[in-house]
Amino acid sequence: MARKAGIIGGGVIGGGWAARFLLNGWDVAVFDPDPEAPRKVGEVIANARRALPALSDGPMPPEGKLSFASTITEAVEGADYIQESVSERLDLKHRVFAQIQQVAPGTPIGSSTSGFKPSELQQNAANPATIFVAHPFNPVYLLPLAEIVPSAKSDPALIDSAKETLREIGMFPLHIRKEIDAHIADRFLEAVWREALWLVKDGIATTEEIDEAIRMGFGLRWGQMGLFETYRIAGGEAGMKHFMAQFGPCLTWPWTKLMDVPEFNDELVDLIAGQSDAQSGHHSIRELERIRDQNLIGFLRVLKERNWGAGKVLLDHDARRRQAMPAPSPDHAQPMEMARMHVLPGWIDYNGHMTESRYLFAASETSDAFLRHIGADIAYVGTGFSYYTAETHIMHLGEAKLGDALSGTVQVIHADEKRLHIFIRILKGDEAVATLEQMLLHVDMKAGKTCAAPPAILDRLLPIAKAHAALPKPEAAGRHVGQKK
Ligand SMILES: NC(=O)C1=CN([C@@H]2O[C@H](COP(=O)(O)OP(=O)(O)OC[C@H]3O[C@@H](n4cnc5c(N)ncnc54)[C@H](O)[C@@H]3O)[C@@H](O)[C@H]2O)C=CC1
Ligand SMILES: C[N+](C)(C)CC(=O)CC(=O)[O-]
Repeated sequence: MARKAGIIGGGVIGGGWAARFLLNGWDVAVFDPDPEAPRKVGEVIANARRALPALSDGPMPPEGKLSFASTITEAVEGADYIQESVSERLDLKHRVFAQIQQVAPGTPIGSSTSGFKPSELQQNAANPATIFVAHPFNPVYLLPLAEIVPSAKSDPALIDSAKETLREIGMFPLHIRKEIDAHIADRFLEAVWREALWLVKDGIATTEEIDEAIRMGFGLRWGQMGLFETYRIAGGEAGMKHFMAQFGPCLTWPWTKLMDVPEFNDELVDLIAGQSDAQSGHHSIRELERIRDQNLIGFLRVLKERNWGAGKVLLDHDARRRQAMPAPSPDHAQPMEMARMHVLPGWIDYNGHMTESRYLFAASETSDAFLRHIGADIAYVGTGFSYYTAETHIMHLGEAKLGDALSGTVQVIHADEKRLHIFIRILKGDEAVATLEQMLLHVDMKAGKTCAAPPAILDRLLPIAKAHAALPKPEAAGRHVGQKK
């Protein structure tokens, strides 16, 4: 049975949390008194559906059920985890916790607060032990970081289980050991924000020039190495000590106005908002979100290929998912289900459906799984032998659309010492959207020649071939292009 998340507050951040839980298979109940909340949350979830699956290399779990509750009680009743994301006002958060704890006194309550300390959130609570900071980053459905801040009153076991819940939905819970206003990351954002306000107010730079200064340079560095690793490299071969010696004195020079805050009046707000409109007002917020999401997906995918930083979190999440959803256990008496996948945004072409090259990709996921099954796995390839594909014939029979769940089956038509002739069906439910007939040859990679597969492989392959010989031969097997049906 799907677990339930109670999401209290359905604005920018609550909508993002709802999307992350929902797309990771949790049922989600949202409470927000704003009558526009269902529309806003719906739009955030629609953007998340276009984005989050693009980070995963395996099939997404079936989406959970989304509901909008008419009271806090209804939203949190029976919830396994509660996330509070109401406006940043302490009195409001206290009232919300009191209502939650009347019905769910023992359930973990993460607060999205950007700045309040957990001990402040817990004041006068019926059960302070369950309330902690779980501070996410926008867009919550793509960025992995959640700063987890407990206080001395928190229950360590509950904090551990909340961190595990967040890992399950693909997040990176960073445990903040000592509570402090604005936690860790928002202290940096606050510093940069203050400095930027001064630069605009003093007429040094426009909002656009400031954004260029960030995105053309240090913003790119920070996303992959952070601050200290970046500065270590900036110290050259002499490293961090040299960097500190060279730039330490600047700390006393007038390089920052950080200690001051510009007077926050209508004039400043109009100046910033006017420049921001000129810079970005030609895009709607939803368009900007989609542009941001596609850029983030590109960055995150590169980091994933490199098993680095946030990319590591994505790889770990895929591995967890694979464990939670074990690979299909193929039945030799019929075409064997070897792979499951879902159609990702990058697989869609200008016709709005899965593009032709991805059918070959889906087939190689399927045949690779079959090869692993008969022992021709990556360790075997390491010994210098492998199967190479010599020929493929693809037939397109149906359409697959974004997000469709697909599976790949293998039927062995013939196998001998050197040859492996298979028929792959790419299925959407029971319907074949494509079939691929393939001839693979067993190869001595060093010699660049075909050779007989060893007994260890043939002992697994030939019994399957024998069992499959009893199956009806696929009608399309042996077909050539242009042949009449
Ligand atoms: N916007 C951001 O970039 C980030 C915000 N946060 C934090 O997340 C929390 C929410 O911020 P946003 O989503 O940006 O604000 P928002 O203004 O977009 O959404 C707040 C929502 O809370 C709802 N609300 C007010 N009273 C409520 C109640 N009694 N019960 C349920 N819902 C209620 C409002 O109707 C509104 O939809 C804040 O604590 C904020 O500091 C955290 C990370 C980033
Ligand atoms: C501006 N902010 C303090 C609300 C920012 C955050 O809390 C985190 C974020 O997503 O930038």
